[in-house]
This record gives sequence, structure tokens and C-alpha cells, in this order.
Amino acid sequence: MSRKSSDNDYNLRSMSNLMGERRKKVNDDGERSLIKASSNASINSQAADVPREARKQFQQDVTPAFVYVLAAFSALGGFLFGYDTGVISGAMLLLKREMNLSALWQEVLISSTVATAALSALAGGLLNGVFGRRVCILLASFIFTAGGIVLSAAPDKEVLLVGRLIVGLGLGIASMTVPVYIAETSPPHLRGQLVTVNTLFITGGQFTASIIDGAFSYLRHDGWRYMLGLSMVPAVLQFVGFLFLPESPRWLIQKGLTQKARRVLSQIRGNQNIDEEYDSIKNSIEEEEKDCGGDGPVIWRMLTYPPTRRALLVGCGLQMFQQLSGINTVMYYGATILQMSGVRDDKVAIWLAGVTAFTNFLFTLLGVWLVERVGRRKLTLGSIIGTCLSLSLLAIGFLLSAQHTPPVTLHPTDPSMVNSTCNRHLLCEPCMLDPGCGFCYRENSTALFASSCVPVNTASTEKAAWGRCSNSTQLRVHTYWAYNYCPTSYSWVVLLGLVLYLAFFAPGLGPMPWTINSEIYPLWARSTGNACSAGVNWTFNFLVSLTFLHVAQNLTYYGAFFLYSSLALLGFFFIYGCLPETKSRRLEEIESLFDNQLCSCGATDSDEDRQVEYIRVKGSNYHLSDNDASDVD
Ligand SMILES: O[C@H]1[C@H](O)[C@@H](O)[C@H](O)[C@@H](O)[C@H]1O
Repeated sequence: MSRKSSDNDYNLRSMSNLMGERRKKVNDDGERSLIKASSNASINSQAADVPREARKQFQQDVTPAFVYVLAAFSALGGFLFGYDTGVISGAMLLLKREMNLSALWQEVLISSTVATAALSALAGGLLNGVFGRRVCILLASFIFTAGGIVLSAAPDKEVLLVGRLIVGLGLGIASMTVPVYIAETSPPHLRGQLVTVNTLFITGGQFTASIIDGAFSYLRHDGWRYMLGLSMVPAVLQFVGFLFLPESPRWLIQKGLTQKARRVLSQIRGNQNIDEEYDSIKNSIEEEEKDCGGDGPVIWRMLTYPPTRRALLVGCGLQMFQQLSGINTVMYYGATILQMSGVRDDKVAIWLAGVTAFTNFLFTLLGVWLVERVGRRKLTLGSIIGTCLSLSLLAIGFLLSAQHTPPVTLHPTDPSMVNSTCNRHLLCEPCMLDPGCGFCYRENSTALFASSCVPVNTASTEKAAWGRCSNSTQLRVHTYWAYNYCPTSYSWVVLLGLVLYLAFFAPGLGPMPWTINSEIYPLWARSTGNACSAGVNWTFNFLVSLTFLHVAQNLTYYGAFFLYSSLALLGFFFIYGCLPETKSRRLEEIESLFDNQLCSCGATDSDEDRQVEYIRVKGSNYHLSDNDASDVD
């Protein structure tokens, strides 16, 4: 971006006037102050004199468009994360028919990717440290492309599995590298927002996947090839883009490639003076080398050095609680949950699941807007408490449905019933919780009648093994088959709970674990710290999504959601006690936030409201620290 000379620049004299005035404390007159250092209450009235236009211009000059280009191309990694995890549920509907997949194969195809991602995120830490962020992003997009080719051309389920494993490898590497790369290239005042954009791309990928699933579900033959193969488009785009994009300057400095690092810094900081940032990165690397001392693998040094040990605990804890609050039960089983709540039609449930994904995307956008305004800590706390309450509402919806569950009024006899547990159930609820049974009933405009609990057809859960409900849906008139759910008039409570859940989860608990992890570790520990926390995220994702249906069967649906709600409450206390505010601090400053004992972070964070702003002195960028004017004279 070109350097604008100018009316809008401040000269040294006006700047030192401004700084002299800074000591006078006056009330905030509503105008944003140029310098807000120790608290919101101490505001410099002189700031009001600075023309709004000039400040706007300055903000634009501070951030060259190139930074946004970098963030957007990197966040394609987030898009692929969302797309590849989201697309499989719709693809599975077609695949299971075309390839005759058993329930076990379906589970393996879905969860193998998540499990591989957990392992490759851990390996990604090593790759990041050795080869750099750029090479890792190139590698991940190459792997995504290869995975897309294998999946779309797969002749059988074994090759499909290979494709899903390849995609998992890419997911792990991309999920840990992209937030780090964006954090390291962004200016501090935009870092939170730009890293959060990555999660916006994740949820955007999930939403796009649900649309593509919906659209191609009409193409009964080979529709899944398009669904799975389309991920190649963003992957190739990212690969080509990254051939031209630079390495992170922080990684370059760490590797001693100082000239290159200076060049990249000038490129991403536009017309600003990069000396201060360069020196600060260099000094902190030198200090870190002294401080963290010791030999041995990085993870060992992290665990034996208290500040990084605490940061790692906070980072991994955040990722664990994000997953324990059950987001992926909603993302992967959205359609099933909606059916459980009584939405009868398959297609309606699939499109409603798309609405869920859209809500997640929309409210992540709110997170991007809020992150630099309210800060990470408040945003995460507000989000997790709302998540906890809406999970309880979801549970209450299921509880009401269970309490008003319809009775079984007919007990048909059939030789095949002899060994079945279905004829023992007297109510719909236990019948529905029994994986071998379904509820068959008739309904007129006012009531439900002639209901029975009968075995499910082993080849397709869409019909009963025998009797009135064993015909395909079209042949049944006023006779319905409910597998996995009971007819209820409380679906609306579940739906409301679901929407509220996403509205609270998406702006905070969804993106903040990724954003915060990208900034809490010192440079020497950053790749390893992110690798571990991303590994924890994928591991808990795997555990929660794999166990959801079993947990629901054993604890009932309301029990399962009360469980996730209690885990979210635990997460609230953890975050309240342990998460410091990192907003607006330079990456090099953040380590000191973990100097104190763990779980006193909230209390020690006295200057949480601190905001760092920059003013321009004849084209140079000055960071106005608390020990002020003298450094500029
Ligand atoms: O932050 C993301 C996001 O919230 C996604 O919707 C979810 O599927 C991921 O597991 C999570 O890590």
C-alpha cells in the first residue's frame, strides 16, 4: 500500500503535545481515545481533537491489504476442515445404499478421519518447527487434493477408507498450522479477528457441505463422488496461492534467516517502520533461549518450564471443553437429533440440519465482530455459560418428550418376536431407545392410536421387519414408522434449545480455543503447543462423536444433554479461573501472563481493559507504551 504523505500525518510536535496532555485525566466524552493505556476510565480529552478521518486513514495505512490476502488464503485450510468433516454425513446416505455399507463401516469411514487428524496434528508440530508454516500449509493443501482425487474415484469401500485417512492427515496439519500462521503475520490490533476468521471459514465449510449434500442427494447414483471430490477446488486454490505467499517472519527470524524476515515484515506491514517489531521478536527469541534453557524435546521443555506448562494446560483445557460441550454431536448428528425430537421427514431433517450449520456460521461472524471489542476472556465466558444453559433447555425438551411419551397399545404376535425385546416395551420411549426396535403407529388429526413396538428391518432402519410398517413409506397411509425417535409435541423446545445452543456456542466457545492457542505460547513452543492442543481437540471430537449414540442409548437423550451441560459448567469454572485476557498484547508479551500460579489468571489480569493503539509519526509506527513521551523525542 502506498505511503500517503500528509495532512493526515502527525508531526513530532503535535504528538508530544498529545502525550503531555495525556496525563490529564478527564471523563470519557464518548469519543474513542487515541491512547487508552491502563484503564477505560483514564481517557485523554486531547484525543477528541484528532480528526476522525485521520484516525480512520491511519488504521487503514496500518493494515496493508496483503495481510487480509494472507489470512484469506490460509483460512481456506479452515474451509477444508469444515467441508471435509461436514460433507460425509450427506455422502453417507448415498454411499450406504450404493456400497451396501454396514453400520460398522459407516462408523469407521466417519471417525477414521477424525482419529487420523488427531495423530497428524501432533506430528504437525514437528513439521512446523522444522519446515515452517508455509511448507506445512502447502503440504496440507496437497494432501487435501490427493484425498479428494482418491475419494471421488474410489471403486470400493477400502479405497474410500484410504481417501478418508488421507484427508484426516491434511486436516490435522491444517488445523494446527493455519491459526499460528495467521497470528504470526497479523498486526496485534487485528490478530484476534483474523484468527477468528479461520473458524468462520470452518463453519462456512460445514454450511457449504450441507448445501452440497442437499443438492447432490437427488443424484442417487454417484452423487457422493461430487460431494467428496469438490473439496479439491479450495485445496488447489490454496496450494497455488501459497506458492506465492511468504513464510511467517517469526519463524524466519527463529531460523536465523533475518534478511528474508525483514523483507517479509516490510511486505506485511506496508509503509510502517518495522524495526521495533523486528527487534522485539529477535529479543524475545534470545531471551527465550536463555530462559527456557535446558535441552531435550520441546514438549519436555514446555512441561518443565512453569509459564509454558500453564499455557499448555489452559490451551488444551479450552480445546477439551469445546468438544465436551457436544458441538459435534450437533454438527454430525444434526439430522438425527432433529428426528429424535420428532421431525418425521428425512429430507426435512437433512435441510434443517443445513439450517443448523448456517446458524453456526452466522453466529461465528458475530464472534469475529466481538473478539476485539469485548476480548477473548469475556467472550468465552459469556459463550460457555449460554451454551451450558441452552444444553439444559435441549435436555428439558427431550425430558418433556420422554415424560409424555405415547403408550404401546397393540402387541402383535409373530414368530420372530419370540427372541425379540421389542414386545416387552409398554411405552414408546424405551422402545425407541432399544436399537433393535421401532415404533409403528397411526395418527389422525387429533390423536395417535394403534401403536406397536416391533423389530426394525436389519437391512434398512427406514422400515419394520414385518407388519404394517414393513412397507416402504409411500405405501403406508396414515401409518408411521418412528425409528430413533418418538412422536412428540415438544419438538419446538428441542429446536429452540438447538438454535440457542449454536447462537451461544458459535461466537465464543467455537473460535476462541483456536484463537487463544495461536497466541499464548512463546515462539519456541508455539508449534508444539498448538500441535498438542489441536491433538486434544481432535481426540475429544473423536471420543464425543463416537460415543454419542451409545451415551444416548444408556443415559437417554435428556441424560446425554444434561451430561454435556454439566461438562460445559465445569468448563466455565476452568475458564473463569485460568484464562487471562490476551487481547491487543503483542505475542512477545503474552508469555508473562502465565508467570503467576495457574488459576489466578482471571484475578491478576488487572489491566484487562488495556488497549494498545498506534499513532503515526511521519510514516513511522509508534507503540505508545505507558512510559511515554521520552521515547519519541
Ligand atoms: O471450532 C470448531 C467449530 O466450532 C466447528 O463447528 C466444530 O465442528 C469443530 O469441532 C470446532 O473445533
